[in-house]
Amino acid sequence: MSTAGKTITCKAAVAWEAGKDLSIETIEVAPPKAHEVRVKIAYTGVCHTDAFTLSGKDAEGEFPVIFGHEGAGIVESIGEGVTSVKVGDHVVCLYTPECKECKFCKSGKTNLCGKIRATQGKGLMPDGTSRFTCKGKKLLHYMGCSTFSQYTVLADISVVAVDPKAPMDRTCLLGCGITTGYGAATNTAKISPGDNIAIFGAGCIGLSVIQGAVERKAGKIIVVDINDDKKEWADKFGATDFVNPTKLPAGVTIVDKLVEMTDGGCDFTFDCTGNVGVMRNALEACHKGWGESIVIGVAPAGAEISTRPFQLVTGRVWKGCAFGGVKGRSQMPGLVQDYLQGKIKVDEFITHRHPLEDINDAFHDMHAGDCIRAVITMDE
Ligand SMILES: NC(=O)C1=CN([C@@H]2O[C@H](COP(=O)(O)OP(=O)(O)OC[C@H]3O[C@@H](n4cnc5c(N)ncnc54)[C@H](OP(=O)(O)O)[C@@H]3O)[C@@H](O)[C@H]2O)C=CC1
Ligand SMILES: N[C@@H](CCC(=O)N[C@@H](CSC=O)C(=O)NCC(=O)O)C(=O)O
Ligand SMILES: [Zn+2]
Ligand SMILES: [Zn+2]
Repeated sequence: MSTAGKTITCKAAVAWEAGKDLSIETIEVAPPKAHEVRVKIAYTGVCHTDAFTLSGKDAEGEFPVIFGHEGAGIVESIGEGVTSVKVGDHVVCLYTPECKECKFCKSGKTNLCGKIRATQGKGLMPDGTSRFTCKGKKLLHYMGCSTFSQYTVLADISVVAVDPKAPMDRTCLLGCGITTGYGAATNTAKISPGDNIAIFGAGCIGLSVIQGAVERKAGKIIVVDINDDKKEWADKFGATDFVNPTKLPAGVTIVDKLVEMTDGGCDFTFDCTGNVGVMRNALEACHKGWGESIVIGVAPAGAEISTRPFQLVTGRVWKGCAFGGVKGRSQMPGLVQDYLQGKIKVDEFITHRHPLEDINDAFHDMHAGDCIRAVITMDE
């Protein structure tokens, strides 16, 4: 019996308020409107950014809401005017959409898209309304995806069809973390062979920066993390050196150490922690004259970065990166092929798996420090 055009009742992990565990609820998901797609989510990753917004530190964080933005599934139905995907397509959800028509998409200078960002940031669909209700209450969307629901509705510019031969418990992870790190190294930084780089934070993002740096034949790939247990992970992904900044000799800063290890400073550094003090160290560890520091980490509302202007006057560059600079609808199919051909690691990032009803364990795993990525099976 077709569900097209009808409201679907399903399970979802609902965040009723900041700082509290998610609650598995029965919700209603309305049919997609024009230029919208309803997707049956098969698997979703749990990203640190989900935890960041759940903590209440996200300036755009509103509740009650269905989180999740690292998901893959199958198109259940499409709204009027949708031509980019069809029912039955295997898709990856895109929290950075690609309309291909706005000033951003046409600029050739960014992967950011401006078409729906204003409503997306308010947790709403492009028409300013929500497709989710629970116990008579409206639930907000998250990052345009809300993949912690068995069915979700997205704008058609926020999904992309990919090869159905690629397992969805892997392609979901290309929806955020792995693509972000890999793209930061290969798109945003444009690492050249022999460049010396430093990566602060050996989580999912940092490890994926490593794989991009290895592909670009970087010279030294120095990983900086306060957790010694991450050295093994860093080595596995191809790091050449590991430094724990909390274990340096008295009077030696991480900047001193990195400048000494790289004959004057790094060609590129990457913040993959969201810590603004780390961001400053990452910039100041760059080589005078040309070093570039890429900010990837998400910092709490109100947090600011600072450095002496002299650091920039003498040639260092401070820039940021969203979703690895990747244009999702144009580039995701190719990234999935790269995965299928063994050019990009994905399987190696999966350390935990949980059914939807145990999704809170994934958040607890993340804070335990031994989790790179947890994958949630939505229909178990
Ligand atoms: N810009 C973008 O498009 C995206 C940004 N993000 C953001 O990127 C950041 C990383 O995400 P993710 O990899 O999933 O997060 P993780 O928490 O998995 O990784 C962060 C790593 O940094 C380490 N760390 C924490 N503090 C420090 C410090 N002071 N110095 C060195 N290492 C430190 C952590 O160690 P420990 O485990 O011991 O805490 C952990 O290993 C987050 O802020 C996330 O919100 C994520 C996806 C996309
Ligand atoms: N709402 C947050 C935004 C935090 C942020 O920078 N998000 C990243 C993606 S993080 C994915 O895990 C991003 O791509 N931002 C681009 C955008 O358009 O939001 C806040 O206000 O801090
Ligand atoms: Zn994410
Ligand atoms: Zn656009």
